[in-house]
Amino acid sequence: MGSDNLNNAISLFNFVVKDGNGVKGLVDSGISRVPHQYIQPPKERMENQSSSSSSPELALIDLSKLDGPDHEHAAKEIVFAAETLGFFQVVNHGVPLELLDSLKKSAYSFFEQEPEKKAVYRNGVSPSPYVKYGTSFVPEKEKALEWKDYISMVYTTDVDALASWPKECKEVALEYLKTSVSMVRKILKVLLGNLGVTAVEESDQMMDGLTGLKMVNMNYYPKCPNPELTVGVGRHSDMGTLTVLLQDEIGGLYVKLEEDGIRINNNINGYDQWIEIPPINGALVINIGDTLQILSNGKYRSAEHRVRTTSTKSRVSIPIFTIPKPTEKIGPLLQVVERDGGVARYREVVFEDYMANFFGNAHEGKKSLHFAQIPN
Ligand SMILES: O=C(O)CCC(=O)C(=O)O
Ligand SMILES: [Fe+2]
Repeated sequence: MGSDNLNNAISLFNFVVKDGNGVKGLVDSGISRVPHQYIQPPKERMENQSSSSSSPELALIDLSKLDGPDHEHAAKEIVFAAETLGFFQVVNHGVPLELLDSLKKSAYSFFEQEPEKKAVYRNGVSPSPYVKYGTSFVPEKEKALEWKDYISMVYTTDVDALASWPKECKEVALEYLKTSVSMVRKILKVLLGNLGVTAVEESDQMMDGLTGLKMVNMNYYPKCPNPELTVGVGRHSDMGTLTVLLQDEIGGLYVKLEEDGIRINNNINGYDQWIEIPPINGALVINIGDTLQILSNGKYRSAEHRVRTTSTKSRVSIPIFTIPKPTEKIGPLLQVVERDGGVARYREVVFEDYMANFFGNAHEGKKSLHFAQIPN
C-alpha cells in the first residue's frame, strides 16, 4: 500500500481491518511513521505517565506448594494478590515449559503467514464461529486503533478445536488450554474457599459455571515506528473469571495501582501509577477479571492493565480467558454480601449481556464494570 493511500482514512481502515492485512501488513508495507489513526490522545500515551520504580512486590507464587505442607501459605499469597494488585505470576504451574516455547513459535508461524492466509478467519467470513482473526479491539468504535493483531480460538470440544482452529497453532493451543485449566481450578478453589465456598460439590459446581467458556488468544504486536504515540492494548480490565497469560521476553504489560488496593510509595503529582509485569522465563501471569470482582462484591480486584509497543522487536502474548457461559447469572455471593452488612455493590447480570456490553465498546479502563455496578 503506497504512502499516499495511507493518508486516506477509508483506505487505511479497509486495508488494515476489512481486508485483514492487520498492523503486520501495514508495517510490511514499509511505513516510517504510524498513520494518524494510531495516534493516541496524550493522556493515553504510555511515555507520558510515570511508571513506578519502587514497585510494591509483584507476587511470584510457587503453585506446587498448594499440594504440600505449605498449602496455607501459598493460598494466602494468592488471596492477598487477588485482593491488592489483581495480578501475580506463577511457577511450577503444571504447564510444560517446552510447550510454552512451542506456543510462542506457533504464534509467529501464524502471524508471519501471507495476509490472505490469516484473512480467511476474519469476522463474518471465518469458516468457524469459534475462530476469529482481527486487529485492535473494536476498530469501529475506537478513537485510536490499538497496535495489535490477534487470533481468538474458542474451545468447545477437542474434536471441534482440532477441526476448526488454524493448523499452525491448534495442537499447542489445545494442549496449553487443557494443562492450564487444571491450574485455573486450583487457584479458583482457593479464591472461592476464602469467600466461604468450601464444600467440594458446591465449589466444583461454581467453578464449572465460572469457566464454562474458555478461549485461547494469540496477540501479535509488530514493532512500531512510534512507540511514544501508540498503545499495543489500551487500558482495560478482562471481563471473565481468571486470565492466564504467557508473554515473551520483550515486556511491556503494565498494571495500574489503585489507592485502596495497595500502598503507593511514590504517588507523583496525581498521575496514575503503573507497574510493569516483568517477563520471567517459564512463569505464567494470572489476573483477576471482572467476573471475580463482581462475585466477591469487590474484594478481588479486576486489574486495569495495558500494553506498550516497542520499536525494536515484535512481541507475542498468549492469554487464556476463562469466562462464564453466556447463560450464566453472575452476582455477588450471598454470604459475602451478608458479611458486607447486606450491601451488594453489583447487581446480578446474565453473562451474555455483560459480554455484549464489553465487546460493544472500546477499551476504557474499568468502565466495563459500570454495567453491573450499583451506584452507592
Ligand atoms: O499482551 C499482553 O501482555 C496482555 C494482553 C491483554 O491484556 C489481553 O489480551 O486482554
Ligand atoms: Fe487483558
